[in-house]
Amino acid sequence: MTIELDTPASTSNRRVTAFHAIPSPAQLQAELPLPDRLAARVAADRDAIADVLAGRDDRLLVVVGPCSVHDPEAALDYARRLKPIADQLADKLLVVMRVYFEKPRTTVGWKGLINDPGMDETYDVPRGLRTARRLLLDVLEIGLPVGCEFLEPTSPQYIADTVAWGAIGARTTESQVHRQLASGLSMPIGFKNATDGNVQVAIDGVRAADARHVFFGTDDHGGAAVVETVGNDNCHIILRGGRGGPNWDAGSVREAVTALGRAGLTPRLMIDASHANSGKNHEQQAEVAREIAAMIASRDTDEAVRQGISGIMLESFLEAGAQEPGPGPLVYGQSVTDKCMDFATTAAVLHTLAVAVREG
Ligand SMILES: O=C[C@H](O)[C@H](O)COP(=O)(O)O
Ligand SMILES: C=C(OP(=O)(O)O)C(=O)O
Repeated sequence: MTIELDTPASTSNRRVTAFHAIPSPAQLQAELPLPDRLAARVAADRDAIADVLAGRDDRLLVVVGPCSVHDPEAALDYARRLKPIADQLADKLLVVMRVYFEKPRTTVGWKGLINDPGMDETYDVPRGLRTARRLLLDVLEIGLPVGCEFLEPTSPQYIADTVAWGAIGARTTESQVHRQLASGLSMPIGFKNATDGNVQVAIDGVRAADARHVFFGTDDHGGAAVVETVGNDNCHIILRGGRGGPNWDAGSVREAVTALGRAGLTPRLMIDASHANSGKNHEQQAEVAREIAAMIASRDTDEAVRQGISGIMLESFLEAGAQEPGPGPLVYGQSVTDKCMDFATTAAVLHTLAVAVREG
């Protein structure tokens, strides 16, 4: 049902043109249920990720996949290629596929598959939600854990039961709404440092999400509700560089783990090799990932730094680079947001990281 508001008669909704009803989270989950055997796997994957983040498991967490999903077929193709590599390297790497449906924009731009699945400004959100949930179930069937960024405060209720790891992005890491959201999410959550490079806001985010909160939200049936959470003690920070430059180097990692320790938090973090850590250049990203591997492998690396690196994020798809989003025609398997490494480069980087963990 759509309520059109062409001629608002009151002081309300003067800039709102319509409300479009969408299915409730409970309705979508009933339509596309998560089978018990997959739910058990999601729960086990979340525990395994928490163990890596806490240092109880000495593998490296690797969140790898496209910057954004726009073509579910290509994402599934990617998952099928990633799965055997994840299995082969599973004694050293815990591989989670990046399956990102919500894109935070610096100003304006395509906001991801849930918001506009056709990339044609028709904003068919119900179709976006269905496509996203179907794809998450399909990737779980292939046997990979999935990682998502959570951007809209209510969208997680539609998909979060399938998700093993989540992120709060650089543009929302200081937002109370997103910290409250993280406090109630059931999986480990990474907070990015801010776009200006400020790491303290991510540390503050981890501390805020660890606490219990009471805030405005919706229940699983779409009704307005006050939500109470217990807090999420499986959060961590992600270094993604900033306007001042990259922060993947040993000095920046040392500084960040020291600050984490000062805040009474586990001195371990994830490094995003993409975004401002690579100047959004996919070739540079592969180079940064290799440098991080070298840091992990080398006995000359400060112990606090080596022990501090619990995870890495990589933006990767089937083809290298990026193209403009739109209804088509598009290059199959190429990003429509940030530039990604191609699959062959990704496979080589994953092997290099596994060797580094073995040597480190
Ligand atoms: O990860 C993707 C982008 O870096 C992020 O969404 C911001 O993109 P934009 O600066 O092109 O809007
Ligand atoms: C938007 C992203 O990153 P950041 O928040 O670091 O810009 C992302 O990882 O897709």
